[in-house]
Amino acid sequence: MGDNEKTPLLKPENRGIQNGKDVRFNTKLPGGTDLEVGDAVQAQNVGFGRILKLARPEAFILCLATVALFVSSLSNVLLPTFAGRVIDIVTAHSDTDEGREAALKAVNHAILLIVVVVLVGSTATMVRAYLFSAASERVVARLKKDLFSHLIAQEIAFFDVTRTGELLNRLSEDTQVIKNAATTNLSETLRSLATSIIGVGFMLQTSWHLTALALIIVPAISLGIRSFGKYLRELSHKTQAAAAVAASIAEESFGAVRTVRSFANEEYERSRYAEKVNVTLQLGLRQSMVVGLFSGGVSAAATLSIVAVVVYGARLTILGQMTTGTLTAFILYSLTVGLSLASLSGLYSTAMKAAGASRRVFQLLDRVSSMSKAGDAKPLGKDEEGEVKLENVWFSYPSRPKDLVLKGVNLTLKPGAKVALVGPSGGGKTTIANLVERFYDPDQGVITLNRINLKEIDHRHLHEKISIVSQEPTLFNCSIAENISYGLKDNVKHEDIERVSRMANAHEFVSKFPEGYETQVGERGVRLSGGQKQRIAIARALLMDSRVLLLDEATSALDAESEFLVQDAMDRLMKGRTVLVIAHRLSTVQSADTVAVIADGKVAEQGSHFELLKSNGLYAALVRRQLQGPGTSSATDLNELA
Ligand SMILES: Nc1ncnc2c1ncn2[C@@H]1O[C@H](COP(=O)(O)OP(=O)(O)OP(=O)(O)O)[C@@H](O)[C@H]1O
Repeated sequence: MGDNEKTPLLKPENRGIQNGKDVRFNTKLPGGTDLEVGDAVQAQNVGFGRILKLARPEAFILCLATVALFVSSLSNVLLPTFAGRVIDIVTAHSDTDEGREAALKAVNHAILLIVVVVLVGSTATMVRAYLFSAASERVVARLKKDLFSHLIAQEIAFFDVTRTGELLNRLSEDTQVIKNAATTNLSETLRSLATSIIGVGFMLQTSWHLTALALIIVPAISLGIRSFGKYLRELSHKTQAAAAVAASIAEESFGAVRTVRSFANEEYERSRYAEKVNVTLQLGLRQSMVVGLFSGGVSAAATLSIVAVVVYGARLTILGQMTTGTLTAFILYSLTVGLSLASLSGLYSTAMKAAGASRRVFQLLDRVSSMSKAGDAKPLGKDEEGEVKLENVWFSYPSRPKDLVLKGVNLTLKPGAKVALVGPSGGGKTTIANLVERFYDPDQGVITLNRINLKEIDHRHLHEKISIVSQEPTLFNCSIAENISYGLKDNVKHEDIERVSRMANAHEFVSKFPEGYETQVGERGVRLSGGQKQRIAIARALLMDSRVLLLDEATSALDAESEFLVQDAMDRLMKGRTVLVIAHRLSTVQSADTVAVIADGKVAEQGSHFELLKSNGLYAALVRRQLQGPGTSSATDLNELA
């Protein structure tokens, strides 16, 4: 699929089609690849407060960490004080024995204090680093879980237009960038800030005019920081978006590795991926250059200010307005503050990158599903049969809003009856099944289950009562037993799994596997054959025991025996339920209570198989052309009939 096939997130208001056919043209045709282009939910710049809000449950740990932080910062800036004191003792002691004795004692005392300060400071640093890191690990884990739950609840149309790789990238990469920033950054920033503030306090106390001289660079740096931050945030946002594009290509190539191999297209995929990685690389390089320039600038400014302090301080000391110890302490303070400021500049870069990444994450978190939330009606009792009715249903896919797929479909699935849908490819048969399953809501018209609009029915209830078995069933990368009991999760007895598996003609092949029902099926069920996958999916539907079944008969050429086994299982599955089957086989249409011919988004003909044959319309023509492709076993049935 080309880049432009996947388009941006859809704004809910674009799907507000209610009355009148022309309203559908309200919807802009989205076009672009990034989630932010066109109709997308606009990404907002995220305040740090928003990230902090996520950390609310960690408030206690963070308070403790902050106390530890202040202790460690205080210990950092206390050291120059003691160092200055030692130098003053050394330079000022009298040259008598008592003088030396007293000086040594004073030095020992100062050293003892230094050791205590270092010990307390290191312990506090350890506690601070651990607590901040633990808190941010928890925050990011929560962010990932929140994001996943939010995404999995989005409407199907969202997934039609969003690349899986993009979402995976946001879940893993972007949250990782936020985590890195939150872990090292938060604690280091606070430490450097605290050290700088306390350090400046000490500097002021020592000499206010030296401090003023040292701080002369601050306004210039602040100005630089503002524009740098903004630029870096934008750049980081673009880099992450480009990385996501590369990730989606990798995801697509790996997912379709068999097709890639069969076309010997590895080189093409490699270059497609490399091209996107190179875009990311260029942006990354630009980021590195900007960060380098900024760090260099801050470091040069800080060094210059220290040099100025040294020159002016030396002058004050020579003129006797300052002791050597005070000057040493002051220089050490300015070095500590300078180092903290320099590290702040690095941390600021990481924070800005994280701001770019969190903007992407929060953009997704803020997205509201364009489908109205399900109601809480439960129209079907335990053994009650289901009636499904489509009344004047108009529909276009949100990703292709101008292309009307259904144009006023009226169809009734009577309780316990079997309705077969036939018709030319692309006529809208699968779309009808998708709407009955409420993957999408109609633009106009209603679909009801036992006279209740699907929109008003409780989400779980609806999907317990209506099951879908598609042509290409999707299995999960877990055991066969887990796949069969997927819809029911807990408390499924093994006997039940085996019972439905027998009914679905799956038990025989499953028990031949060395690990039986514990056999792992691989990603999307790749370790099973097509027919086996279908039978597992039928067993899954049998276990769900839904009242309404939506079936898409397989057109994929299974061998005769496999086809017989699948068909036999399907027949058992259909028994006693309301069934909508997208039919490809003659035996299915013959046994259906009603056959509806869907062509060009409308019900073109409706009636029993024989009635429709008699009327000699589209259906009869279709049958003559054979309902399914030539070469499959039931083609003979159709020929016999013709
Ligand atoms: N997710 C989608 N997004 C946009 N358009 C879609 C989507 N799925 C299907 N369509 C379009 O809707 C139209 C009807 O497709 P549908 O799958 O319902 O046809 P069908 O009758 O089931 O065809 P077939 O017999 O080939 O399976 C087609 O033009 C198709 O391109």
